[in-house]
Amino acid sequence: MQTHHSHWDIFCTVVDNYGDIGVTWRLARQLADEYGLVINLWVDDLASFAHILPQLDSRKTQQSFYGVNIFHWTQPLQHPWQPGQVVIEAFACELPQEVQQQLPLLPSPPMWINLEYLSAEPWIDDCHGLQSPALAGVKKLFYFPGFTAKSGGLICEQDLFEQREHWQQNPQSRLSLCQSFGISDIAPDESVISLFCYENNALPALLALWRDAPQKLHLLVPQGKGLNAVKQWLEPQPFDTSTANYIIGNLHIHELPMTDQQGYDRLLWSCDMNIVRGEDSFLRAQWAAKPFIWHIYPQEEDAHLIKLDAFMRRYCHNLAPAVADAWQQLNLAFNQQDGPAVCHYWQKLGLVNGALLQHAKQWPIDAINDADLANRLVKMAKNG
Ligand SMILES: Cc1cn([C@H]2C[C@H](O)[C@@H](COP(=O)(O)OP(=O)(O)O[C@H]3O[C@@H](C)[C@H](O)[C@@H](O)[C@H]3O)O2)c(=O)[nH]c1=O
Repeated sequence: MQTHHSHWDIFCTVVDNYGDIGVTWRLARQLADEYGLVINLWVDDLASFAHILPQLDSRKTQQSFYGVNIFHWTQPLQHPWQPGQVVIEAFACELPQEVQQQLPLLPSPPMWINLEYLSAEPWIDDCHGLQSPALAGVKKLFYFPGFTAKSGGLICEQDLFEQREHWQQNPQSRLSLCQSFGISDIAPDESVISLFCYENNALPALLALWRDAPQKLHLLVPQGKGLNAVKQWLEPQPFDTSTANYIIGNLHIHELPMTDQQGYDRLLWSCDMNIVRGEDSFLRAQWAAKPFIWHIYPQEEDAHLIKLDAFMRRYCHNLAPAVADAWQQLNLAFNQQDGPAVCHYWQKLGLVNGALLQHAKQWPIDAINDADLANRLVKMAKNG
């Protein structure tokens, strides 16, 4: 006899970087925390996962954090899969053989959902929620996160904006965060930028602009691709190494370890501007209510530029045209890795742009629409 469980399974393969696991981990945590759901998160690469969840032991095949059961997804599975209420395959990863074999045999199979990547492109509204027979008649539903009421919405914890407000209103927050990284030379009135991007040929020109700028600027760079690129630029130049940071001209570069996602959120909340990438840090930069540059994950034949354009149009539709134009050109130039153009639009926009900052504050309230992604997803699962 087949017993029916009410848990949800989320399957995630780590393609590269941290975005796939970053998105699924946030969703899993929120579903467990806010909806009391039993969530089993199956991940094929625990070593990558451990970068954003340092407590994780990558040798264990099963462990629990924040109410989420984390399983190492091996082939074959080391823990038998039990059918629950919902199965989510993240970003079209292929479900394990054991699951694929069982699904068609179940009298009432779990709701099978493919969670797609986030996009601001208008066509996703018409595709969100569509179902198609995938395995011997078992239907798969396509879930498209997005910025409209008709889409699948955006991942955002219910108390996130309140937490952020609280953090940003306290002048001690940035100071204590910096101190936790061993940084003590950032004055309250000095500008701070975080940099979490891929290798980018426009970086040297931008770094040189900041180096030669009349005002001091602090660049906080978590370890990884962005930091490697910064160090490559730094290497041949005479820079001051008398502190743990790298000082060159007016540019103070601070190397940071990767932290958990809450720590990264706090970093974004604390900066005047954030350079982010991929999918999850891109969304978190929006929730930080600060201006940002988005280094989108590059795709073949420049397909990512269409996605970038769709987002920028949406983001800028009620922003003053001159500011909107400079911000869009800056983002485009950064993604086209055009150093001189990046510098041109950076200067045109200015690091402290009142209109852009005001817009960044209002945007999260408007973008969330009536409900966040987890809320919409749970409703969809309830309605069958
Ligand atoms: C810097 C930092 C990041 N993070 C988290 C935030 C995010 O959840 C995650 C980074 O993910 P992203 O911003 O999406 O960027 P990414 O480049 O790591 O991931 C990308 O992976 C590709 C395979 C996908 O196709 C892309 O769409 C994208 O998701 O790392 C921390 O938790 N701590 C840190 O210190």
